[in-house]
Amino acid sequence: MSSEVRTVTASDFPDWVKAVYRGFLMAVTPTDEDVADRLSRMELARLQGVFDAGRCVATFRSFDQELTVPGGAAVRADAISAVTVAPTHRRRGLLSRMMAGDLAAAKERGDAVASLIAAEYPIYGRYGFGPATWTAEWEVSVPRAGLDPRRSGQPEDGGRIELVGPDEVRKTGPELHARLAARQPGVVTRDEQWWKMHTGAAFRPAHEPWTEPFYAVHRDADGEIDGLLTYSADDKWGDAKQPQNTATVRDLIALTPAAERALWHYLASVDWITAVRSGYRAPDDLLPLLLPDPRAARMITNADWMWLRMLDVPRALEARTYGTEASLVLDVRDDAGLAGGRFLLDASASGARCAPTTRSADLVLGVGELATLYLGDESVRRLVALGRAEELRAGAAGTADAVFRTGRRPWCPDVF
Ligand SMILES: CC(=O)SCCNC(=O)CCNC(=O)[C@H](O)C(C)(C)COP(=O)(O)OP(=O)(O)OC[C@H]1O[C@@H](n2cnc3c(N)ncnc32)[C@H](O)[C@@H]1OP(=O)(O)O
Repeated sequence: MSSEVRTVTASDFPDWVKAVYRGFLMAVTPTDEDVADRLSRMELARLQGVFDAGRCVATFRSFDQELTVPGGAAVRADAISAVTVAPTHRRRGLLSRMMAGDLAAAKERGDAVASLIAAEYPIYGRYGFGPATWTAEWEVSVPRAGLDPRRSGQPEDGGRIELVGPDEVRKTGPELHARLAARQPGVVTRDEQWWKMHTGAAFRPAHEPWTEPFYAVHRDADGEIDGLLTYSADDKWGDAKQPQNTATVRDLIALTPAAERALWHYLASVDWITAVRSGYRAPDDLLPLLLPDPRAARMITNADWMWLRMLDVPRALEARTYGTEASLVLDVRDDAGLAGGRFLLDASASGARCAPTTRSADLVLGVGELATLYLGDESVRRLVALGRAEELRAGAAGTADAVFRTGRRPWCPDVF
């Protein structure tokens, strides 16, 4: 096969977009306007394609992303998306070639990690990725939740909920998100384009028409906005003329538990709404336990979400803070030769030093397992039980859990 992996040029771009659509089973041809819009937003140097007999048969995109790690600092990630290989060219190693090229370039740039949202679980482990955040979605039966139906939608602690328009969201959303990013591990960059796309101010292709949602903000007792809820509602009525409408959360970010509680209680108090779909939350989200009867919240999704791949172990591990002060020697195995080695981690609650060492290892683990531990979501003892990490010094797995794990689970609110 003559197909070669190469960087995409402006003249390849329309065919590249068409290939992405095909790969994601969208049976539409992108319009000129759609192609021009995407071209204006994407960095060609970070797009790869495979061209066979003049047609694009495989696509791959990466871009710079900031990822919040425990402690609130951010590392630069090589975010990967638009990965497709045409059905006629699958299982010939095209993804493997594009991935190898992209990860090598990211390593050379000095990115600490690579990140992606996996379409299917089995695809990316072989490239050294591991699931670093999980997600959960709930459907709440409002009549069963035990909330007082006579309550107004307003909190009783001095805060207040206000309905706002998209202009207000574009104005206040980025700062609110920046404050969330400074405290929530797993949060990734939302640029100006993100806010435009999610408030109806950006171009949308005809097959993905915009529908206007409702926007509500929470103000604390001092009047400062500390929460934002974006939701839509359907229009469903029973035969006996009872409302049976579902509200679906598109986005809910809250800086305080009070704001979070107020926004969920607000949504469950909207007349005609009998069910609330939560959208993708952290698996330990407060939602179910904020309801007098948590069984009213049925978990409908529980799955891996953002996957990470370590590219520079010392840089990544030095960026975060840890649960306790301890020293660990980690022997990190990486078949691709990008990030493996034996590292001494001197961890503490305020940061860490991490450097290559010749000391004997306390734990041996794959680079994908380290990615799974990185944001605090996984237990080393669980990985040992699964045979995916090995404890060479008795008690090292327990120490590593005390070091790596976080009290709350990481959460990536976005798809990219
Ligand atoms: C970040 C994102 O964009 S996620 C979106 C991923 N894209 C999709 O899901 C769209 C539909 N799927 C596809 O386009 C393709 O099947 C891809 C991109 C997932 C895989 O592309 P391919 O070129 O076929 O992968 P490649 O040939 O390099 O596969 C390498 C190995 O991964 C395995 N593999 C690839 N895809 C899958 C899969 N979906 N499930 C299980 N194993 C897989 C292959 O069997 C192969 O294994 P082997 O080395 O043991 O033989």
